[in-house]
Amino acid sequence: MGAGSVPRVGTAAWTAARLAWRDRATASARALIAARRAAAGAPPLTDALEPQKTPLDAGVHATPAHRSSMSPRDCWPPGASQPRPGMASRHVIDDAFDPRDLSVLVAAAKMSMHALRASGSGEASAAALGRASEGILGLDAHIAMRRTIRTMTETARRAVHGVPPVVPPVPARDDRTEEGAHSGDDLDAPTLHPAGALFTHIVPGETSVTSVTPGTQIDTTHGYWSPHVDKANVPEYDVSAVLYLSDGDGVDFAGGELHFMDAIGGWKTVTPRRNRLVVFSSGEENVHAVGVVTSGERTTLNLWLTRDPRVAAPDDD
Ligand SMILES: O=C(O)CCC(=O)C(=O)O
Ligand SMILES: [Fe+2]
Repeated sequence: MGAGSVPRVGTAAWTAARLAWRDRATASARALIAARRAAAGAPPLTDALEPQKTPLDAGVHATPAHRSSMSPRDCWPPGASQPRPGMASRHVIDDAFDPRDLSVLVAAAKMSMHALRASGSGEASAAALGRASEGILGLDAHIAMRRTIRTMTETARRAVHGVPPVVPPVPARDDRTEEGAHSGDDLDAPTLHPAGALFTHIVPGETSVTSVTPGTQIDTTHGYWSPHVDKANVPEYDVSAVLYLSDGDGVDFAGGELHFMDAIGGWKTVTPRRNRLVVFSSGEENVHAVGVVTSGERTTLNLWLTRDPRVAAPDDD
């Protein structure tokens, strides 16, 4: 398919194509999770939860080998779900971001995200690419968010190519400019383009928890936080990056851990920590879920990257 025939991310044509594809992809992801658990002798997810969780601390962690269950012909845009060699590790990177920007974002979340909360779920999200969130968050937070997303993009790109992050981040600079994100010009590797991003704020909600084991509560019915594959939701995503803006483990909030649901060897769990970035490939090798937030406020910046410039989000300001 030629470059001109794939709709740009965010256009009405893109939304229509994505929605048409999504139900099937979601069903396939759910079937995959069930098959993996059955193969590992684990009970279905709705009935029991994995008691063994291995923490993933700062560093690079292998992703279990996985053969894709999605046929390329079922994927949209064409070829988008082909395996991306060399992109299958999980990276946990601490303290690569300017803490001042993170403070601005947390304050903006407290101020403005309550108005966006979907009834009952406890979850509020604002689009983080383009200018949409500027009116919601205010100019200072919008600028901090754009700068942070640029650094996330560059840090994720470095991580998947085995290049250490630039730490510490930018020293003193004019707070009202967007300068300071790492340019990455020294990295001779394919570019990863932002394709989607959400600024997300979670408080305890009326989520329906079908099975509860202390410390491992998973909401198995609520879409976003239930086990999923990012590439099954949006096939152009190649790499997922989550930046935690608040501390889990009962500091700013309790619950809300990120679990990679590996059938073999149990779950691998990342505890959210302010200024912690998690980077992982978006395919079926990384089925994941977020635990229920039981108290406090959980704020994250979630970014998805693509290697396909045809579906990159337009850089519109
Ligand atoms: O917030 C997280 O820890 C992960 C959220 C998630 O699953 C995603 O960004 O796709
Ligand atoms: Fe996800």
